[in-house]
Amino acid sequence: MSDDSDHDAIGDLTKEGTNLSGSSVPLHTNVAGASSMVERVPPKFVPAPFPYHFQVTLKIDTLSDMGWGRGHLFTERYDTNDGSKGNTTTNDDITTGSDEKTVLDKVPENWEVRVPLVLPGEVVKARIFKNFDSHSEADLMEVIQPSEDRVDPQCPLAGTCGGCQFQHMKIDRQREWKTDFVRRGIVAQAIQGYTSLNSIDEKLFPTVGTDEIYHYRNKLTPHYQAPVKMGDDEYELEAIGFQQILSRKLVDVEDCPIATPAINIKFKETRRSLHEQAKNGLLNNKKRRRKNRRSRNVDVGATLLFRQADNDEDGNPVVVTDYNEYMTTTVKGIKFRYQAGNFFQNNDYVVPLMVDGVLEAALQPVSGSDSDKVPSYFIDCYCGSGLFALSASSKFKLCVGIEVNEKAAKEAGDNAKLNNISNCQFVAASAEALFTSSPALTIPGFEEQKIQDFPRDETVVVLDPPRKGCSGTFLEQLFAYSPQRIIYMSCGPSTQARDAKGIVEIGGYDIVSIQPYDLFPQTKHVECLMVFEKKAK
Ligand SMILES: C[S@@+](CC[C@H](N)C(=O)[O-])C[C@H]1O[C@@H](n2cnc3c(N)ncnc32)[C@H](O)[C@@H]1O
Repeated sequence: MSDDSDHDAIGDLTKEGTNLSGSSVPLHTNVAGASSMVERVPPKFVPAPFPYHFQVTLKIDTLSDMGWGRGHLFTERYDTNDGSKGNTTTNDDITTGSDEKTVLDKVPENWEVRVPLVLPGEVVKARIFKNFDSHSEADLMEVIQPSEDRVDPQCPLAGTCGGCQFQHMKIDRQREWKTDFVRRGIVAQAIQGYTSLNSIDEKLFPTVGTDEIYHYRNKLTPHYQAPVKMGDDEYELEAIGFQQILSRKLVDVEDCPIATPAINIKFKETRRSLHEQAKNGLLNNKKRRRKNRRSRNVDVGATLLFRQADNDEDGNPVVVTDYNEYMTTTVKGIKFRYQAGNFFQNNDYVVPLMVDGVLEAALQPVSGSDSDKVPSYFIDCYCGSGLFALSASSKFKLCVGIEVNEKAAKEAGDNAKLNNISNCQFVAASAEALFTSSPALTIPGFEEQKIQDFPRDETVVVLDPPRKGCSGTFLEQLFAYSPQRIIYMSCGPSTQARDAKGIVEIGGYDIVSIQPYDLFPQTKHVECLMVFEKKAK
């Protein structure tokens, strides 16, 4: 994400403008009437090629990895009139005193301007807020020629709230962008043998998702800042919500349409209660103070938790708000009990597809073997509360999971018992310890076996690391162990592509398939499953 430290305007997207198709897009409130205001130019603003808040008309070519439009100056009006370089937006109201044509004549040929909330093919009006060496960044002011792929966002805060980037885009286009994002990440790594688009495309499948493109998120973590003193003994909470796009300021969110209905009901109740408590001075908690830059003690806010669990016995939704409370989520008939503050996947609709993807890949016959020989050992690295290992248990002889969070590793072991699964063991340690110093197995019948001695050609290793990917030490160890198949699930396709380069070039694996999942519709986030098979000698 770009540095937003000197960008102070984006939070004020409260007015609605109307584009040519009649659909509305957000405008900054301070655009109208700007001529009468003296605008504060941020101290670090680089004044070339555009002055601060210079208005441009852009044609959007593509979307960047952040989901922002990459456009260039749209000069059609001038091209068709007098042939000179120009801009369809006037800058009479900017305070820099720059003459529009003088500015535009100095802009390098094909200069790129990046704008959020736009789509390829659109012509938009935008306002510059930052210049870099290679491009500028601008706020969207108006969509002049909308794309056919533009849709009305369900959330009135789309464009203000930093949570969603794509509510203005048809879901099919969102998924195409996600597939392409994965493709570009792999191509950028120039992985040996996979340098051409063709070689990637024959392995890469279109992003899959479900019809639940809103109201799917089973976890929400809104924030609030400490209440503001309004008078004697009078306090008020400002926003309860999420960070604004390009800013650390919070936007007040009353309802989040990507979260489940039950979470929104609970969220509204909690908001009411917090406002009431703040008014009565009950949120000014002296224990939760920290020093500010001037070394004064200041009150701090908090991050709330709303997590939807399985329904209760009467079929009523259950929403947990205490980080320490235990909750249960059932996936494909297996119950996972975990502390609400611990990791668990956030989309109940897509997770079964991900589990199916992992199991289908894991159970493919081993290449080069008799056609019916399938792996029988399953190692789940970064296993959390046991999602993949426990889901695979009925199909494998033995499953082992490793997880650095001790509580989560214990939950995984307890979940095996809860589901009467006896062939899974979970280790509380960093994945780096797996093949070098793993503890003895305690599963009856396997006490003599060591993880590092599992037969290589019968073993599948599943990786599901955090966004930063796997460490070099872990990968070295994995390559030395050399399992038949590696199945890599990731929420960070860029670090996954980096690790894939090592898996192919150093580990000696082929890429079998690449399957992105739309775990977070309306956002730029994508989950991706890559399958690797040891190259035949
Ligand atoms: C993306 S989550 C996946 C969890 C699980 N596979 C699931 O789908 O529920 C990543 C997990 O890796 C764990 N983790 C992070 N660093 C680790 C490490 N070095 N070794 C083992 N586990 C780690 C985190 O605690 C977290 O539970």
